[in-house]
Amino acid sequence: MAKPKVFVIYYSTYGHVHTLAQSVMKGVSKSGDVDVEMYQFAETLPDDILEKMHAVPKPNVPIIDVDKISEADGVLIGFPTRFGTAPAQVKAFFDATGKLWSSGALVGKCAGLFFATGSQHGGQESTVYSFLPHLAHHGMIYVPLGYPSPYMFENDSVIGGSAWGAGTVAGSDGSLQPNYKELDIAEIQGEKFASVVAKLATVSSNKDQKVAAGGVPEADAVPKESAVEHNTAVEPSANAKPAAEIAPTNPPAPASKNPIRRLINKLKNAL
Ligand SMILES: Cc1cc2nc3c(=O)[nH]c(=O)nc-3n(C[C@H](O)[C@H](O)[C@H](O)COP(=O)(O)O)c2cc1C
Repeated sequence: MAKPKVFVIYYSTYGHVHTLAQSVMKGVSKSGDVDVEMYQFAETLPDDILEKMHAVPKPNVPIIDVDKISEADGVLIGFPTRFGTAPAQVKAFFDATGKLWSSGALVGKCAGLFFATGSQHGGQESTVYSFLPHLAHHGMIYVPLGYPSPYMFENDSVIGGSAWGAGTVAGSDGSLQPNYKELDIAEIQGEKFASVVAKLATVSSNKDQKVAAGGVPEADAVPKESAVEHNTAVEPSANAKPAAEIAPTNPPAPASKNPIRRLINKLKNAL
């Protein structure tokens, strides 16, 4: 079986997010269970504006293409904040993904986020959660970071990032560089994310093998606890109406054809 693929995709004007992305890549590569590729979002600002902003030259990293992103099993997306939200460059990319949305091409794929702000309180968390609707509308699985690093509990120095993802604080003039604690957190994020993507891929592959062998995949079997939902196998109460009188209420679509159901089953099996 081919290894699942993780894409690390970032946008960076001054290089801070690119540096974080390299640590994220390192973490993803660590397990060896997934293949990893790095991309950057296309620039949308004209050169003269970038020059006035003192933007640094873009490194030689391929530009992500709208169709390409659907080849990944998981994407780790990084960007600097713009007024507490994602930059237009990332938004422009997602605004061009209508075709992927209508075909459900990203449904069930994992996504994690990492970020940079100029100042400590410049919107690290708002930058992430104002981006979550993009993932939700695509039916993607947001994989948060949680608190896997002791550095995340320190209060005596400025450390970017949070339970929402790795982060760095660039300084209002961009003079700070990601410190070793922030880079360590970014590496851990990559590693943890890769393990989630690998687990989900194993579940999917086991299920496909069962179907190929002609068996009913467990994930598609109606679970016992959903008996209530299906109005079956429930002890009748004293006031219960005969089954024939119960109006059918929104019978669920066949499990194997419903992407949300498949997603829930995948998660159940992964836990
Ligand atoms: C138009 C614009 C808006 C910005 N808005 C914020 C902001 O709301 N909060 C903040 O802390 N930094 C803000 N910044 C600073 C950037 O987030 C900072 O330069 C960036 O995180 C550095 O990352 P990079 O080197 O990868 O580009 C803004 C910068 C620009 C150019």
